[in-house]
Amino acid sequence: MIRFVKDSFVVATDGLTKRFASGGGVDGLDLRVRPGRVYALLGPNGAGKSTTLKLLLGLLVPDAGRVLMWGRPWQRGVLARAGASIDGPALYPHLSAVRNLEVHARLLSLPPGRIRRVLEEVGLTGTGRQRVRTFSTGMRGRLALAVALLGDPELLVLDEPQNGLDPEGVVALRALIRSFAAAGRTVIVSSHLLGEVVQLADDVGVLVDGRLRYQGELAALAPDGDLERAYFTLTTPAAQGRVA
Ligand SMILES: Nc1ncnc2c1ncn2[C@@H]1O[C@H](COP(=O)(O)OP(=O)(O)OP(=O)(O)O)[C@@H](O)[C@H]1O
Repeated sequence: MIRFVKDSFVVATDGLTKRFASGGGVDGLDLRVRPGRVYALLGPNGAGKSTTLKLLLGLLVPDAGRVLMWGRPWQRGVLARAGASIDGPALYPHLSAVRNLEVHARLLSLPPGRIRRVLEEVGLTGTGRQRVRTFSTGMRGRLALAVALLGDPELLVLDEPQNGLDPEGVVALRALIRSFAAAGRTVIVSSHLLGEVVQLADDVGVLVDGRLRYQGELAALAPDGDLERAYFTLTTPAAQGRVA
């Protein structure tokens, strides 16, 4: 069988475009996300990061272009292989963490044993009967991550997962994401925390005004580790475009 080059990407998009009446959106994205890598999507507020992640997950329909996942055109079935946390956690506030996970496990027809495992992974064991409406922002973030991990996905898509986490949570999340990738799985994560991205990411895509200004290895963008300087060089209006 002839294997096209795009088969080697977990996610590849061709000319992916979504324009909102508001003027925002994304334009002509050719994303390339490789297996076993942590791909960080960066960019100023409103650059199109969440829009991009939603397009990958079928939460938005593109105006133009296409999404390939695992080398095949996007279809709903790919969602069984992906876990995601977008736009904050969709949780039942009157239920405990365990009950929330039970609802999702039932929807996904998963064995209940997974629940204890993911609660451990995100550091939420011991919350007992505590209702989610009493959870802090960080605890909700941890639970959203648990929901994303529940189906034992091959791809994790996380929109600003560090939001609200305490330093212990940030470090634990970093370890979890790195070990996920070390196991050959793939993570796409949007973030504003450049210091964290330096420790987390293998590859980065920098979006400015809905367009990819850079895509490639983090080490190539910031060989000296100064991602902040490289980032501002790309995102300031006078910056020259460059796509690897
Ligand atoms: N459903 C929508 N309807 C209209 N405009 C939208 C919609 N969703 C996003 N936009 C606009 O598209 C642009 C990109 O938004 P998006 O949320 O993707 O940016 P972002 O990079 O994730 O920003 P942030 O860093 O603030 O989270 C913004 O101008 C936003 O106002």
